[in-house]
Amino acid sequence: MTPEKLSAASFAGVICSVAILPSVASHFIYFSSPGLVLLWPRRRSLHVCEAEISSSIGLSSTRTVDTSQRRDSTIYNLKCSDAQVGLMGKTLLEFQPKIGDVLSAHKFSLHDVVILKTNKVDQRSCSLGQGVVYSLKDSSITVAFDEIPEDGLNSLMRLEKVANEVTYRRMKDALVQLSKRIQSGPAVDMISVLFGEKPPMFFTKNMHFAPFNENLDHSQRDAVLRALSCGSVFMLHGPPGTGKTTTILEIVLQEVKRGSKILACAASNIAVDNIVERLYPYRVKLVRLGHPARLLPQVLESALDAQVLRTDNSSLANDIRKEMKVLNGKMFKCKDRNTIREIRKELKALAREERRRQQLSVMDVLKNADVVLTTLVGASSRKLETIYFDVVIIDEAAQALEVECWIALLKGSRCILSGDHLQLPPTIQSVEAAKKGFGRTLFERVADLYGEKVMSMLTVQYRMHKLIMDWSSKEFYSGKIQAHANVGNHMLYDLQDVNRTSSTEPTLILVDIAGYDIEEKKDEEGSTMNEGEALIAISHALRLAESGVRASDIGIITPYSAQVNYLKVIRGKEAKLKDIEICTVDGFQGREKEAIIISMVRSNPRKEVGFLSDQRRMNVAITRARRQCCLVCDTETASTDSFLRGLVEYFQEHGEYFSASEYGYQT
Ligand SMILES: Nc1ncnc2c1ncn2[C@@H]1O[C@H](COP(=O)(O)OP(=O)(O)OP(=O)(O)O)[C@@H](O)[C@H]1O
Repeated sequence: MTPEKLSAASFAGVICSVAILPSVASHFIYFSSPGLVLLWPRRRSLHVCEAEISSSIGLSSTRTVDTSQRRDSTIYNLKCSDAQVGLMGKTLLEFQPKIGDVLSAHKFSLHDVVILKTNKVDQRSCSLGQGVVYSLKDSSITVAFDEIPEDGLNSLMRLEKVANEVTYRRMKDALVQLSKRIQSGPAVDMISVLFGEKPPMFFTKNMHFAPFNENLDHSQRDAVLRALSCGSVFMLHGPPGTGKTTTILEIVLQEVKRGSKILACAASNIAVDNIVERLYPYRVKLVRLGHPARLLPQVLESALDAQVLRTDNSSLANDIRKEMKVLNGKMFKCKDRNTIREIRKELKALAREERRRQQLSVMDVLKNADVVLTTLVGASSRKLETIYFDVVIIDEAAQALEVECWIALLKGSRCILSGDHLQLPPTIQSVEAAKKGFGRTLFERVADLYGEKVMSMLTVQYRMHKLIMDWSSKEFYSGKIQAHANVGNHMLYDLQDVNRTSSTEPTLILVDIAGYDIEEKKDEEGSTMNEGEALIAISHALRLAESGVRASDIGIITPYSAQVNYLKVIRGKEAKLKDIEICTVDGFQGREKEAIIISMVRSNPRKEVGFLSDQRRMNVAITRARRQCCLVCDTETASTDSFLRGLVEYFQEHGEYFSASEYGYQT
C-alpha cells in the first residue's frame, strides 16, 4: 500500500494504529503493519514516545548509576550555580558539576525536556521540577522551569532527560481528528484535494497585486499570484537560494492585506523564528507560540507569553494572585477553623477568576493576531483549539513528516506548502518503512499527484556563482534556474581582504585522491571515515585562510558523521581555523558559506559508494557554496556510480583539477 492510494481515512487509520515499543531505543514508533518501523527525524531530536516517558520516569528510581550514565541521559552531581527570573516569568536555573570544570559525558541538547531530581539514585526520589534546556556549555547547563522548585536546590542534584510525550500524542491526536473530520471542519475541501479525491481549483479572474517587496523577481511574483488565487492548495517549489522565505513573506503580507487570518508553521523552531524576524518590521499583528526557552532572543517580544503579560486581563490576574498570596499568609497564621474555611472558599473563587482572566488574555491575543506562528507540532496547542485560519502556510514542508503537517493543516481551509523535494527529506531510518512509502513527505506526494497544476518553481537564485549552480540546475531542475546578476560571477577573491591566489581563484576545484594510498576505514561505531581526505580538506581550508578568507566563511561538509568528528579533531590543532564550520551534509541543509569543501570519504577497492549515490544529498552539498566549491574525492570509486561520474566530469570540465600530491601526498 503506498500513500497515494490511501484515502484520508485509511491514511489516518493506518498511522493511528501505531503501537509503542518501550524497549526500543528512543525515537522509534512502530506501525501496526508487521515489521514496519519508522524512526522520527533524529537530527531534530524532537520525537519520542509516550511509553518512553512513562518508562523513563518509572524506571529512573530503580536504574543503577552505571546504566543511566551509560545511556547518557542523566547528569549527576550537579549544584545550582545561578538562578534568574526571566523569559516571561520562567525561572532559569544554571547547574554546574560539583567536581571538575566540565559536565560529564551526556547527550542532552538544547530544548530537551528534563526532570530535576535529588542526586541519590537508590531512593524513590521524586521530581523537583520539569523544565526545558535553555542553554548548554561545556561547564554548565541552564534549564527554564515554569515555577521555581520549592526545595532541594541546596543539595546535590541530577538532571534526567525525558522523552517528550507531547509530540507523539499531538501527532496521534491530529490523525484521529483527520479520520473523523472527513465530513466537517475547515479543512474538509483541502483534505479531499490533498488525497486526490477532488481536483485543485484556482481562481484567476482579475487577479493582481501591488507587491510590498518591489524587488520580487518574475518567478516570485508569479508564485505569489498563484498562491493568492488557490482554492485549497498551492505549492511553492524553491530550489536552493531562490528566496522561498522572501516569497512566503510577500504571500503573508498580501493575505493579511485582504483580511485573512494565517497560521504560519515549519517543522523547526529556527525556521519559524526566521519568518517572525523577517515579518516583524512590517508591523503585522503577529504572535509566536512556543516555549520561550525554545525561541531566539530576538523574537521574544512577539511571543504569546510576552503579549499576554501586556493585556489588561493579565494584570487583573496578577492583582488576583497578589490578593491570594495575602490570604494564604492570613490562613497560615489563623487558628479559627471557621475563618480558615471562609478563606479557603475565597481562595478557590479567586483561583477560578485568575484562571479565567488568564484564559481571556490568551484568547484576546490570539484572536487579535493576523498571523500566528508556531512549529507544526506546536499547532496542536490547546490554546488554538477553537481558532481556525483562512490559510495555513508550511515552510520547509519537504523536510517535515506528513503526520506533522496534518496537525497544522486541519486548522485551515487553504494551504500553501513551501519546500524543495529535490533536497533531503526528514530521515527515515527503517528501510522497510521507506519501502512502503512512509518516507515520502506530503510535499513530495502532492508534487507527484498534481505537479505544475498546483506548484510554481522559483527560477532565479541569489546565492551561487553560475558554475556552481549550473550542475544542480541541469541535474535537478531541468536547467531552468538562472543566477541573479549580483551573484552569477562573484568570486572568492572579490571578498574584502581576500587575495587572488591559486587557491582562491577557481570557483570549482576537484582534489582527486585516486591512485594515492588514501583509503576509507570504519570507526568504532561502524561509521565510515577517511583520514587522508580529512587532512586534505583541512589543508585547503588553511590555504584559503592564508589567502585572507575568513574562517567563518568556510565550511567543510561530509556525508559521514565519523568524518565530521575526525575533521573536528584535526581542526583543533589549527588556531586559524577555529571558526570554520564542520558539519554533515544533512545538518547543513538550509545553510550557506562563501567557500564549501566537501569530503566524499568513500575510497575502496570494491568501488562502493554507499549513500553518496543519494542524489538529493549531493544536490544539498554542492549548493551550500556561494563562491567556491571544492570536492575532495576518489574519482575512481565515485565514477562507478553514473550520477557521481557526471558530477566528477562536470568538475573536471569546468573547474581546476588538483591531485593529492599538491597537498603533500606521494603515490
Ligand atoms: N527578489 C530578490 N531580489 C534580491 N535578493 C533576493 C530576492 N529574493 C531573495 N533574495 C535574497 O536571496 C537570499 C535567500 O533568500 P531567502 O532567505 O528568502 O531564501 P530562503 O528560502 O530562506 O533560502 P533558500 O531559497 O536557500 O531555501 C536572501 O539573501 C535574500 O535577500
